[in-house]
Amino acid sequence: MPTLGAIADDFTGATDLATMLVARGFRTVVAVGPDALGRADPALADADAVVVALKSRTAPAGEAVALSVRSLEALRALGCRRFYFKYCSTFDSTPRGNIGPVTDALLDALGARRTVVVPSFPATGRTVYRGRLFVHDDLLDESPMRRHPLTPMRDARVERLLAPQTGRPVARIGLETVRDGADAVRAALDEPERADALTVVDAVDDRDLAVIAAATEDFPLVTGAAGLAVGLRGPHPGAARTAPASRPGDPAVVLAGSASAATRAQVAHALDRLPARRLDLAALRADFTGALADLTGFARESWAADPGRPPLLYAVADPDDVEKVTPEGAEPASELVERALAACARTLVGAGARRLLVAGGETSGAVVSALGARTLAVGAPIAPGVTWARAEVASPGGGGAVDLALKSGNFGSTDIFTTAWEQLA
Ligand SMILES: Nc1ncnc2c1ncn2[C@@H]1O[C@H](COP(=O)(O)OP(=O)(O)O)[C@@H](O)[C@H]1O
Ligand SMILES: O=C(O)[C@@H](O)C(=O)COP(=O)(O)O
Repeated sequence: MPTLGAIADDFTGATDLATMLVARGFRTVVAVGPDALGRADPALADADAVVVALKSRTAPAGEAVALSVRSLEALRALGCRRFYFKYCSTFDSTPRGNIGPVTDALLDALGARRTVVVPSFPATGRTVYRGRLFVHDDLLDESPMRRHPLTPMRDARVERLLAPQTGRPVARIGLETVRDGADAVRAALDEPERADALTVVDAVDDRDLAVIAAATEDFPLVTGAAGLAVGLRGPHPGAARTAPASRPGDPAVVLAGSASAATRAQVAHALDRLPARRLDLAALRADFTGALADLTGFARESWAADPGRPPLLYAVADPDDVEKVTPEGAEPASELVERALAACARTLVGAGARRLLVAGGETSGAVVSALGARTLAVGAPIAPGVTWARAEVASPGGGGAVDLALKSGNFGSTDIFTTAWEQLA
């Protein structure tokens, strides 16, 4: 029976946390939305941890809160007693939410008063020092996250980002206290000014995260990126990862809806190596079905020409490809691209695709939902925060078991679109 329940605000974040939990000895299942928890599923009953994947990061705050609280109740009904709210290591949010409103609501639902806020994930270059969030060498607001199409991050001070989003006080614990150990952090969290607060805690390496995890082991709720899970210990060290669903040579495709800097570098690298087609926003707006048929036809022809080179369907190669202003009366580009890539995934699975690498959190949410997957089983790791996962999916042409890699926009090496497949061999 699972005892640890996690709620992830996007799908790449859910597999990011799940791969970390497996590595820490938790048999872990990702559930696609709270409704996937309502069924008697032996995979869920046998798990030590369940991560609910939501597409709530950019939803209206009320919707994100309702989905998250519903997920909490479903996880409780499964037996979970400790909870982890997973958000982005770059704190992707707006002044209206959703990190603050969801954290407040989860605390209220649990009858708890305080928690920690820990976006640090050193394995992927995210660290927090003196309350400032760094992405590798850059402050968050000087990193490419400044120009994210949905959640542009224009400040690096986590307290200042969070304060307008929450009804609770926001406090901080500095690295000096963390370096004094778990008892010192516990004592700081017990001080009156942090008793009802959301406390941002500095962490620049995995030892700091282990100290924070130890100091909060009796908290009903912790919040952060996947890094905080470094300090957790599950009951099954060496927990098995699931075997691939596909075999080498099975049709594969890369669907990239992310505009993030790492994805753009990965697209640039792949353009010389893989058959590639960029989504044409004007064509999709003029004739969605026709434009879709062009894209999926291109993928099918690519499989026929060379099954060893997965086609790449991508949205953005250059920052200028990001549409700044939606033409009057038109569907916003972000929704259009998500809808198009989700539809491509459905059609291509029906045409035989068994390996899908999806770049982008929102994009992954759209694709996995369109494929009707209910749970994801963690498979072979690809890179920090990125893993293969196995899912049963449906499509009009026929479904079955597929391998999915949901890659956060900013994760993965430059060659990931050409090398990730090696982990399935
Ligand atoms: N040309 C474009 N103009 C505007 N938005 C776009 C464009 N191409 C893609 N997008 C949108 O940008 C968003 C990227 O978010 P996401 O998929 O979460 O990627 P990331 O993981 O990099 O944040 C998606 O909603 C996607 O549809
Ligand atoms: O914590 C992280 O950085 C990731 O797990 C994550 O949430 C990434 O989000 P996207 O970049 O939107 O995929």
